[in-house]
Amino acid sequence: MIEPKPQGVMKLKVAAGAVLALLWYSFSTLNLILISLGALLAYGLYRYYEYVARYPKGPFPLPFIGNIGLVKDPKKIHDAFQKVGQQQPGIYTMFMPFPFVQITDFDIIKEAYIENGEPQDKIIQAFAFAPNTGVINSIGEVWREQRRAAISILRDFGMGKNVMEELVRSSVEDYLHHLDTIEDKSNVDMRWPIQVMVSNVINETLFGFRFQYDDCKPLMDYVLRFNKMMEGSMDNPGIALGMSFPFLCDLPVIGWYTFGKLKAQMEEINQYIVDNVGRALKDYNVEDEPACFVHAYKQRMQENMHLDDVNLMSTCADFFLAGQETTTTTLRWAVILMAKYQEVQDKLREEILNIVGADRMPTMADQVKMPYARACALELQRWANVLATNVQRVTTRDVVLRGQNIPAGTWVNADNHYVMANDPVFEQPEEFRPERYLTDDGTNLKKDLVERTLPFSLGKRVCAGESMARVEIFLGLTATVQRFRIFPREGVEIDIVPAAVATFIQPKPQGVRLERIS
Ligand code: HEM
Repeated sequence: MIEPKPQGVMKLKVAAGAVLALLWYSFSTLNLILISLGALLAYGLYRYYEYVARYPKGPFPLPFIGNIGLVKDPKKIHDAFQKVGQQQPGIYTMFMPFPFVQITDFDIIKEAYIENGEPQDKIIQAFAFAPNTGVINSIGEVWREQRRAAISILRDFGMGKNVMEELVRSSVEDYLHHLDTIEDKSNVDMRWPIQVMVSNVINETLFGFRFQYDDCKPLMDYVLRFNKMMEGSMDNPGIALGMSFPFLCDLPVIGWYTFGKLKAQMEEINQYIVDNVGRALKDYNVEDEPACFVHAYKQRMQENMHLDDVNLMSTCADFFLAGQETTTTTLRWAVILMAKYQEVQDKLREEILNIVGADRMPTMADQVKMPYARACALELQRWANVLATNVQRVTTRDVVLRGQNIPAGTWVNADNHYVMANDPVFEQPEEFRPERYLTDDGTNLKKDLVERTLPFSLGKRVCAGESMARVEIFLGLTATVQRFRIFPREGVEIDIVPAAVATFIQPKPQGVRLERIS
């Protein structure tokens, strides 16, 4: 006989069963969710590393952040590239988190930039007045036409010829005169004298006037604002995000932090260009003989449909910016290095006095008889290596380089900075030693070293102001050393460790003691 179970026990069993069923159900749902998430994650990781494998091999990236963890200080990004470059010789990808291919071997750079010769895009549009205008930030036909017109106008104004040299010489003379007027030469900050000397050359070329040393506030404002903006942008992770995910730049609010703020700051800085183009055109009639770049460009607009007002602004902005900060920083390093290495300074002065004498300023024609001065200029540009990274380019199509695929649309950096600091032809590269460039008899330059000294980059988009910059550096350096002995300040050592300032590797602010050579 089956005993009927007491009612309470029955209920308890039913309840326990229900709880168990619920637990089992929840457990399996949780499991299902976890398993699904796991599978999704595994699939995501698989897809991410499949994507990573499409690029040249580099340091192992993590999803979302890529290799950003390797960049300890965004203002010294070249230090991160230096470390990684030594472990990944030749060519590698850093994920920032977008893929950024670095080429660190001279022969591969040549192959990519000269032999393949692609006019790769550049895409830092915040610096242009409008997308795809000017020379530095434009691509395709616009770039070709703007670069061609700009270089042709500059040649008409003497770039690469004596006329341009005359302009530089006259600016150097003003600068030497200004140094003469400084009464207390025991602690001279050379930054502004050099900046005004260099800026005056490009300012006069573009806009037809130069600044007086005691009346150059607009120029100082431009320079200080630009440097502040660059420093700020290095501290702003939004910009890296915008570069990785360009669609973010078009979103409200977020777009401000990824792009809009930088663009607004650049617009404010470029008011200098708007003002000075306006000033140059104020009384200019296109029938008149052009007296500066702006006039000549305006005149050519008559017959060249590719030239227009917005490209005039962007091109002036590009040349003004590129034409002063790099050369100024290089010459600032020259003064610091001459003060630090007295034996180099003495040897350079000896050559100048032997070949040129003390009564006239050196000329570019003297260069052939001045191998040591040429070696000094080369070693200065190699050692100071003022651009932390090259101007980045973007591949316009899928490229295979030394068996490595680089998909279309990838950011590429020919790491000239790395080559000049690491290529085996430069023994003890950290030393500042102009003699390294000289053949054993001291009369000629070593070709392989000269070839690997790449401050102006190479290929179709090589620096458009190289010849102007070379004149400024040679004359600026030799004329200063001819006229003054440069010493550290009394009791103070020269500091050659660079300041951490974004794209341009600058010396720390410091004065030097000048002694006039009668
Ligand atoms: C020491 C001085 C200078 C250095 C180290 C320097 C370096 C460079 C570098 C590395 C590039 C990028 C090349 C590339 O994309 O591979 C460049 C581009 C450029 N530079 Fe210079 N530069 C200097 C002086 C000048 C001067 C004086 C001017 C103007 C008169 C100038 C105008 C330009 C322009 C317009 C471009 C863009 C070229 C293009 O994209 O087609 N630079 N420069």
